[in-house]
Amino acid sequence: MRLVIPETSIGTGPLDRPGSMLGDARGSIGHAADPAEESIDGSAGAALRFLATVLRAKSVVEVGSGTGASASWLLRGMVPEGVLTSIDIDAAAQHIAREALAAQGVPRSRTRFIAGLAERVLPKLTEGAYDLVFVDAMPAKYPAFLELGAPLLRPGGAIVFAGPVDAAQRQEPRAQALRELTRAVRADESLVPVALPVGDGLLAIARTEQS
Ligand SMILES: C[S@@+](CC[C@H](N)C(=O)[O-])C[C@H]1O[C@@H](n2cnc3c(N)ncnc32)[C@H](O)[C@@H]1O
Repeated sequence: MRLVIPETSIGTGPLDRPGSMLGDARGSIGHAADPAEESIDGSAGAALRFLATVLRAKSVVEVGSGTGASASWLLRGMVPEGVLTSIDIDAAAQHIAREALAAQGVPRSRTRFIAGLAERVLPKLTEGAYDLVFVDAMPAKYPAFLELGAPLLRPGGAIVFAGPVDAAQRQEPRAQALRELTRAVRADESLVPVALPVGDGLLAIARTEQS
């Protein structure tokens, strides 16, 4: 269950690309999250930690901070000096995530929380600079997040989507978006997908070294 606390001020700092302070994304700060949206469970979290470990991940992007469950798993797999950039429209949820990670002993220098719409923030991050991108927000936008997230990966990196494996059982327009995601992945020979039956399902997609 998602806790909602009063709106809070979250420092954002400059993003990777010059002149790209959040600006227009700030209007979204403080929107309450959909209470039906859940944190990832332990089996999906363990898979994320595994992926971050095998990738020796130093730089990771997360879309959908929520209250920090996936961030915690990712950080535990990343190298000790690795930095997680975590994006969410819900600054209040990010505040909870930040405090939860601090309580777990994660140094604040290892996280960069950005409050804003992922579709506006992702284009401002450096292309080819990330080992792993994890997407856990708005399945209807997954095709757009693939288009925005895949270019951020270094060759050999991976983008992972939460919960799209059972697209056929989902309702429109989400199912339509998930079929579109599958089509886009199949059409791009530089992408190597695998559906992982953990938690609500993960779709992990590697970007080949040749791309
Ligand atoms: C399923 S929750 C994330 C849970 C989190 N990964 C965890 O394990 O605790 C989805 C989150 O995505 C955020 N969100 C929804 N649409 C978004 C968007 N377009 N850009 C950024 N964040 C978004 C919501 O505010 C919500 O906190």
